[in-house]
Amino acid sequence: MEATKPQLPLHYIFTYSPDMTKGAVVLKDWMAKKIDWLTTRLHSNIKAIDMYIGDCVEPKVIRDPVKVMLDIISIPFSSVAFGDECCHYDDILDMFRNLTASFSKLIVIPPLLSFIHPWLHQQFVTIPFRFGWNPYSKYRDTIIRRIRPVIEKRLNDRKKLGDDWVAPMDLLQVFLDNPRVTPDFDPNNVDINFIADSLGVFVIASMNTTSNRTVTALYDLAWRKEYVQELYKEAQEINKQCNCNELTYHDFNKMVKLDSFIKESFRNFDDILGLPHICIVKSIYTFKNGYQIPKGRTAILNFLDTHYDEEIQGRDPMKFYAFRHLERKASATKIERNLTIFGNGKHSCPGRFLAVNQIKMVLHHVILKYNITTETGKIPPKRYLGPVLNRVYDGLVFEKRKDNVN
Ligand code: HEM
Repeated sequence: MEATKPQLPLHYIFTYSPDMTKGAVVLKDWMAKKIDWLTTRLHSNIKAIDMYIGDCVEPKVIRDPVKVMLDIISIPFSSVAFGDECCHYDDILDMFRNLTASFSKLIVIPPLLSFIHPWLHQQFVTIPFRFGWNPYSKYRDTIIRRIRPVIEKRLNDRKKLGDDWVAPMDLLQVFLDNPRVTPDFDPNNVDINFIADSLGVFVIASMNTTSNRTVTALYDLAWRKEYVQELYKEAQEINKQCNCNELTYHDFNKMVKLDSFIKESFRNFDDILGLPHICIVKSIYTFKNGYQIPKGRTAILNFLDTHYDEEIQGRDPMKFYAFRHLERKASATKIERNLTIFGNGKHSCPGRFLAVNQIKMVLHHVILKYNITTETGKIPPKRYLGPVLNRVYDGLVFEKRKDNVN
């Protein structure tokens, strides 16, 4: 997070939750323990897919799939964070859909001043904040307005019912009873700004990352027809085994072919450069090949180097081969050095299990229900804006499968 400060000064945005690393550690613990429950929350996706994609008896073209995916994902993710009491409010869902985009102007400012010193770029980017601009302020107000009565009710119920009170499992509750997050928690004086900003960080970290990756995987599904039948068979088998009941965490683990397909989609569609990290050793870090990085310098990974290296990725690294990760027994959530989509080390992404299950949930449902193609029917060449891979500008076409009975 420290290394992204010059480009995205989150400490100016979430001013009441300056130590985001501490929140991330707690999130990691919580996600690992509650992954079963988190997965059950993803079932609201099915309703959301029916609502936003529809029956598609006639082919339906979706020209802005990222927007549709933000609509779909906002429903389960707001339920995970805000609980049942306030996850359905339109203003909360609106925040889930739009918060990240409200900062995107900052990210696209080319860091030219960083060539002199990163500090200079940060000074430049933060000028509007120092004059009082913060697009998060209105969302913070919304969150506070919605969670204040919920927190009051939960604290009252806990006081009244004592041990008989069953605490909700959502992230909001973590901020009310986890001493690692709020060591000085005082029920009579709840730091609601801190809770609101911490929930805002969750929204920023989870929404656009997951929806962009889901959409990329959907394009891959539309482009790589040769894998659809095999994925369809796996999806049908899993549905049969669970008698069409709600899918559990274990059912998601059985989607091994889909898992590998998703991981290949991650590998195949990435920026050239990313994952900036600051060198924090005492003086100089020396690589095996003799290259050196001085303390304090930001290093950025070259993804092309690792994603398309035959020695690391196996045969035909330039080719999309959906089951290469299944053969290596490397699941999509596995942290490994040859594919750093979720980072590496102690700050690797704590939300990856939720994100991958979310992507699986959408693809599983889409594979069973629709035939999916693109408007042009062609795989477009990759285009980059600087080191950033451009989004795909082609409509996704959904059509109900003839053999789908639902
Ligand atoms: C496909 C979706 C996602 C991608 C590609 C992604 C990617 C990443 C990456 C690359 C990092 C930095 C890791 C590092 O510095 O080594 C990260 C950190 C983080 N992610 Fe994700 N993420 C995704 C979804 C999520 C979700 C759903 C959540 C929340 C539930 C989440 C929460 C976080 C948090 C809190 C951190 C900071 C961790 C720390 O600093 O210790 N992410 N993510």
